[in-house]
Amino acid sequence: MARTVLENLPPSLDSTAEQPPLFDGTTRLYTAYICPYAQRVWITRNFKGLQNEIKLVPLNLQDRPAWYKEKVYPPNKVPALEHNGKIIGESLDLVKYLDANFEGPSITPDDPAKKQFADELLSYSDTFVGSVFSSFKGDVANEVDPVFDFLENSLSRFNDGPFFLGQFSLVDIAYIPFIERFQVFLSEVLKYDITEGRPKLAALIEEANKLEAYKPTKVDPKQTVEAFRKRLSAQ
Ligand SMILES: N[C@@H](CCC(=O)N[C@@H](CS)C(=O)NCC(=O)O)C(=O)O
Repeated sequence: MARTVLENLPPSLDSTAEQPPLFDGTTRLYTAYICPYAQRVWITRNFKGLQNEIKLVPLNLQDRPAWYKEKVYPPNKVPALEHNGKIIGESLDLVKYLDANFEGPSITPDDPAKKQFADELLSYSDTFVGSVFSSFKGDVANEVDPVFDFLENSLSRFNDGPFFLGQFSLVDIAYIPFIERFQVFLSEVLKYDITEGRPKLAALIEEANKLEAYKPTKVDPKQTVEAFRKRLSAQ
């Protein structure tokens, strides 16, 4: 079992904030509490019990400190990890990096069949996210039904637990931040219940909600609705 560590979350840094020291030996996760990509790495850190080893540096994405782009991570996105004198980005790479380079329970399957399915699901994750976002403006049910049916079918592949590969893994970490947000927005705003007729997806969400590693990373549903409404009106 992963260690449970209750931590006080630091406040988000805005453009007035001083830059924390760079490359002083501290491992830092530059993040944003609202960002689903950064949330993947945050869940991984928590699940592996690395709360004391990896310091969170949350940024206010609306009013980002200039030093972030200039000195830390020129792509100016979160997440980014400062580790061993380097800055590394891209959430899925970071999830794998933490698993390979830090202690704590593994999130990578050993079974070759599971490994292969993990690769397939990880490469599908951007398509999943893109398809659901693009449905917001169209005929939602028609467009998202096949996407969530695909997840439901994928959840039937391994039956040794409620997660995508049976046991909790990096695949759940890749999907859960997005499932969380899509469930809220689709149900509250577009009146579409992603779990209706999909018992395995409902069970996945229920089990994920019990995980101590995930609980503190969940975003306020109101923030999701607001962020997605903005995104929709900007399209
Ligand atoms: N492919 C990247 C996507 C990261 C990403 O898009 N992060 C957003 C916040 S959720 C961001 O930093 N956006 C700021 C920007 O694009 O300027 C990953 O997986 O890490």
